[in-house]
Amino acid sequence: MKLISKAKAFGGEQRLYRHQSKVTGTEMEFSVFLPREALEGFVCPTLFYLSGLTCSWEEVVTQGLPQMHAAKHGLIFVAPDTSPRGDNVADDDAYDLGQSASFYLDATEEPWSDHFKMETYLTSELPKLLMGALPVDEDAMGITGHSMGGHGALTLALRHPTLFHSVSALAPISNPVSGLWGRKAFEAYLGEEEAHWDDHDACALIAKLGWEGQILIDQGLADEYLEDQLKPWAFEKACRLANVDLTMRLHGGYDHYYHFIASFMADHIEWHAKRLE
Ligand SMILES: N[C@@H](CCC(=O)N[C@@H](CSC=O)C(=O)NCC(=O)O)C(=O)O
Repeated sequence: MKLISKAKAFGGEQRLYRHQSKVTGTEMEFSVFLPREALEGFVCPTLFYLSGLTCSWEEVVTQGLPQMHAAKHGLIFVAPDTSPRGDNVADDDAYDLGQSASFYLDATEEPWSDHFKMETYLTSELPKLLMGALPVDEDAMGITGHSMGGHGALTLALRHPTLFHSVSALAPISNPVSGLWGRKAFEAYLGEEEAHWDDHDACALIAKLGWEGQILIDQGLADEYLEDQLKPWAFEKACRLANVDLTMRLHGGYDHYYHFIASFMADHIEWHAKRLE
């Protein structure tokens, strides 16, 4: 992997890397914050943050304010891109399909299936790449994310519980099979057979697989997508029925965007640090 840029931050380093992915068949970029401990060679717990629709690794690095909190807890913070990209990669004019809208799954349908293999990329290729190059503790990896990335964090943790040992989400798309964004993406990426969609729906996965640890979700009550797209109440009910320990915190006045994310970033990083130490 090639180091594209680095800058000192909070005693550590904010870096951007690019590499050729065998899984997606494209160049992929990701950002990493390395705390001082990692620069000194100590193996550190690592938190993956998955971003939402229309974003890349960049918004959380510049607006989410993770570095100060990751530095405080000696935690590596990895922000991958939201999809494969490029002129030869399938795309759609709409913001909620195609490039920057992968929904973090492996597409089975043409034209997406050529490159949109984000689940395998995030759960196999990227962790291995990181472990080979940086002091990532393979037994202390957690995952979080926002909106589409919250859906990715919940579903990837539930589907890969031996890889991710802690999970949280900010305003996640919690029940994509019943929301407009999710239904559109799943039909395109997974095909019309809705029976296959449940394998990527956090509510269905909680019912089927459960989760042995705890889950933290923060949700703004002034979020324009709350009822039509995110469906936190469905996830709350699914966790209750499955006896999963969910902490869902509701915040009056907060909307869907990065001021909300930045406001609760410290709590999410502390949540993971405590469970990964
Ligand atoms: N309002 C946007 C639609 C896209 C959008 O809301 N993106 C969200 C994530 S939504 C779920 O994944 C986001 O975080 N955007 C970043 C930002 O800085 O706004 C539009 O009209 O395009």
